[in-house]
Amino acid sequence: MVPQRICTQIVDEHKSFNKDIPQFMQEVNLADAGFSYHVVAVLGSQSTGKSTLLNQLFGTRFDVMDAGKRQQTTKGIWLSKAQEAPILVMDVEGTDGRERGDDQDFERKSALFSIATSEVIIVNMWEHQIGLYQGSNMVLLKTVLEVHLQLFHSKKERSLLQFVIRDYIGTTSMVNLSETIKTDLMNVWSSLSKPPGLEDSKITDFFDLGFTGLPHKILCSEAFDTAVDSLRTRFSNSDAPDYVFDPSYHKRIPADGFSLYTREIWDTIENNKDLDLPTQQQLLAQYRCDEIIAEAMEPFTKACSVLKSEFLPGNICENLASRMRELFEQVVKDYDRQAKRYNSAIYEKKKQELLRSVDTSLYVFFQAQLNALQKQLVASFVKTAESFPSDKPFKELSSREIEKSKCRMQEEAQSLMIAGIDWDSAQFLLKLSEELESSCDSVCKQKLLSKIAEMRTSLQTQVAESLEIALQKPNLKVWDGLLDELSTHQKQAADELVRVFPLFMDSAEPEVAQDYIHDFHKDVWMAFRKKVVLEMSDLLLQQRLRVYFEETFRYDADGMPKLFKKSDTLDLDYRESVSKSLELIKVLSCMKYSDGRTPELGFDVKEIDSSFSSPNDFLTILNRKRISDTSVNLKRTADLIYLDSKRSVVSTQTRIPPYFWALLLVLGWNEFMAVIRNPFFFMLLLIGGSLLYILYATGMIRPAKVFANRAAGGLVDFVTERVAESYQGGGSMQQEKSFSRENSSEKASIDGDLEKAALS
Ligand SMILES: Nc1nc2c(ncn2[C@@H]2O[C@H](COP(=O)(O)OP(=O)(O)OP(=O)(O)O)[C@@H](O)[C@H]2O)c(=O)[nH]1
Repeated sequence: MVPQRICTQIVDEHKSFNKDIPQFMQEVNLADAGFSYHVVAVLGSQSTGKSTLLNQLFGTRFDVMDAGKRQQTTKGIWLSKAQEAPILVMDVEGTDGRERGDDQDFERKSALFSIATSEVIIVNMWEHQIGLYQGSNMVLLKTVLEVHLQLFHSKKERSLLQFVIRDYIGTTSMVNLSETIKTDLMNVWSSLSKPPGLEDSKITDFFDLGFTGLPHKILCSEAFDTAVDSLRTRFSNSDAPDYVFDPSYHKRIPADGFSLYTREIWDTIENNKDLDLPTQQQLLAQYRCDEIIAEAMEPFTKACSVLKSEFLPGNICENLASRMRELFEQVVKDYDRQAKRYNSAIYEKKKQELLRSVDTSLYVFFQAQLNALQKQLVASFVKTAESFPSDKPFKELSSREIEKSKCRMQEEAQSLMIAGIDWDSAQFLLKLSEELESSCDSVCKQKLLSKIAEMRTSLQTQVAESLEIALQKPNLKVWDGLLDELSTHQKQAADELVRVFPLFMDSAEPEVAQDYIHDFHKDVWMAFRKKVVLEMSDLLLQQRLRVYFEETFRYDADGMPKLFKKSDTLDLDYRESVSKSLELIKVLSCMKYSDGRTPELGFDVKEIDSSFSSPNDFLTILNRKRISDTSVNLKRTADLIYLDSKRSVVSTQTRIPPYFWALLLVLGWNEFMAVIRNPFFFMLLLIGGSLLYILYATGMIRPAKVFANRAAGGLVDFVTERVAESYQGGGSMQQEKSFSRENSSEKASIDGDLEKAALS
């Protein structure tokens, strides 16, 4: 199938630019041609066979005038592509057309447009027009040359003016004809008002000139065809010696920018602005480079979003380096492929802009990866550091681990680096280093503190145990042993700490070690005091004082229960026991040695609580009020015990007299004998006797006796009370009253003594 040859009007007769040129470029497969295309335009008077020539020369399908009508066919500027070569061909509306009359505006503008955009300008003319100022298009050429000077005087762009002489008969040689045209051109050139600095310039500084004659198309059609074929090779065969497209003619506009470039040129012409092609080219380059960046960034941004969605915060992306590099290379490749054809300064400048955008987008991943790695490394370091053996130097082991982590971070940062982007990994390394150092200090401190806490707990447990034991059976020297034990343990712990410190801290930190020892002493003392206060709660203190009082009052030095036979002994023991118990309260009230020395605390008690004004305050457990209250309570307890003991003495003294037993024997002889003789009663007697013997043999006779006495005493009291109640008086009551009176007077004198002792 013969490919369709497309033809479009790039500028219409109303001077409007066609917006569909990009589509046209796509359709003729030139959009991606880069610089590999050429532009040719044809200028000349109306109906001089321009379209006919172009169609035959390039295989285009421009409209050709109907031979019978002789009226304008081409209106505006038409664009087509050569059939067999990447050549854009522009068929320009003929000059001197009667349709436009004296309006030369479009003629000038189309000439400006052609020269600004084309590498080769075909100037079509009849042979017989040569030498005629008007007919040979010298007016038009003057315009072309003037504009050319205006446009390219600074850049010295070159173009080819290819003169095609139609209906060339051959009577005048081409050399003569070309000389005539050249002479005319020189004349026109010299008459031009040139820009400053170009006053002495020649037309050949800016244009190459070419001359070709074509025979009459209708009369000498074969010769015409041969000449056109020959001319075609000059346009299509780059190896031909007279190939028309010299590289210096190329306007360096990439094919994808052709539409925009030509539109800008036309807009500028149309608005009668001064043409400044270098600026236009730069503007085009900027515009196109921006477009290309936007096109290249679109897939890049999408790929970044995909990567971002896979990149969970805090996680490390395994193949991040390769993926980032891939994205980077692709976006740069996309940009370079199209943008490289444009102005190199603009291309480079815009590339830097692209790289900055890419840098910003990819840096987010770089940063996230290194931050995640930092967290992972710090967490891993902490875990490892926590498991360091306590008997090995912590700082030494941790330094090695820190170095390993830093190397890992450096490697990762290096692997993420992309050639062409300069990322600073030093800040991440610094941050990691700081985090590791801080974690190291924290773990080190934590391990040291846990070691100290372990030692303190062990010490406190031992001392607390000793304290409990000592206070269960307190004595007047109770603190001596406890304080000595505490001091010994403290000293041992301090020695152990001095041994342990070098494992956790630098030798250059002796003050810190001393601070730890100081705090250790302080904490142990605080815990000890707290425990003492707990053990000295009112309830426990009362119980312990009662036990102490009973121990001293009811038991002798060997720990045997006392049997009070006389009231005097009882009173004396009571006084002594109460006095000792009160003394014990005083001893317990303050943690001091029995010889009055106070223990060495080794710290300022105000560090613990500002309410402690002196070490003595700290060591004092019971204040004066509590001593007084405790003493009063103790006396009450002691009184009850005293009364109880006194009662047992009275009941012993008021036992049944011997004559009563003799009388009982005489009066109860018969009953006694009845018991002896009765086997049942006799067995009971035997059992009772055996029981007594066993008690005697096991040494339990005395406690049993005391127990029996108390039981009997209680029974007697009970019976006495009942009898007194029944008869409301009697001898026994008299005795009880006198006993109570006696006790009251004795107690009063003892209480007076004790109160004085308690408050002294
Ligand atoms: N004498 C002569 N006539 C020709 C030649 N080539 C074409 N013609 C005739 O000239 C007339 C105009 O041809 P076009 O190709 O339409 O001319 P044109 O310059 O494109 O015309 P416009 O586009 O209207 O300016 C047609 O009738 C052609 O047959 C030629 O070489 N010599």
